[in-house]
Amino acid sequence: MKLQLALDLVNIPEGIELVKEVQEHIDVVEIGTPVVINEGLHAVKAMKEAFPNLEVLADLKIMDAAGYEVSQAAAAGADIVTILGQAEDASIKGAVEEAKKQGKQILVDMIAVKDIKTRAQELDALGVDYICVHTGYDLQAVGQNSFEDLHTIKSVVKNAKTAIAGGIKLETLPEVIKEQPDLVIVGGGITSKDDKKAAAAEMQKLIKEAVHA
Ligand SMILES: O=C([C@H](O)CO)[C@H](O)[C@H](O)COP(=O)(O)O
Repeated sequence: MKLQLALDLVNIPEGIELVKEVQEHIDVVEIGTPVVINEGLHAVKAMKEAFPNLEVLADLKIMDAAGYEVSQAAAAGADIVTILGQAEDASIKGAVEEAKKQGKQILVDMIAVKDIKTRAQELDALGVDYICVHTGYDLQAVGQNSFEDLHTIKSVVKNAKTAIAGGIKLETLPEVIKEQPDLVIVGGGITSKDDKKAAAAEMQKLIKEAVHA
């Protein structure tokens, strides 16, 4: 089980400073969608250059022109690129094909997918690397989470790795990790803390304990 730090509300220098603090406690650093919108793929390139030993995920939330967009993120240094679960199967196939060609991975974000169970099975058959349940900021604001959806995908996905994102905090992490996802994605649960290093270290400790339990 890996820990991914999501950077959403920072610019490139702030993001690099933040990762310097927590780098030994995380596996993957995410260049979040708002950062890509503000800074472009330069943010991915800068992060990979600064931290070549960390995996870098570009949260492009691709909806179309998938092969091309994956190729651009890969050229910038991304190891994992996101596409939306609601995208057409043709787009998912294009993303998977391009990622394989480049030696990269595709994470499908299930945000706003209504029938999680059926779509997860379809995506699994299309050969994606990760399927990620996700409660975005706008539904976190009305008290929702993806814990039940994680249970649902864990019960049907056979080949892909599973992931979860959206409002995960230290207090809710135990409920998440008991489902044994392959990847836990945390943004504000680390970045909003005064002591970010301590928060990331504590999360990493809980994850390691769960893996070895
Ligand atoms: O993907 C995200 C969101 O849609 C904004 O881009 C976040 O990276 C994801 O939700 C993780 O961040 P937190 O919810 O703050 O943990």
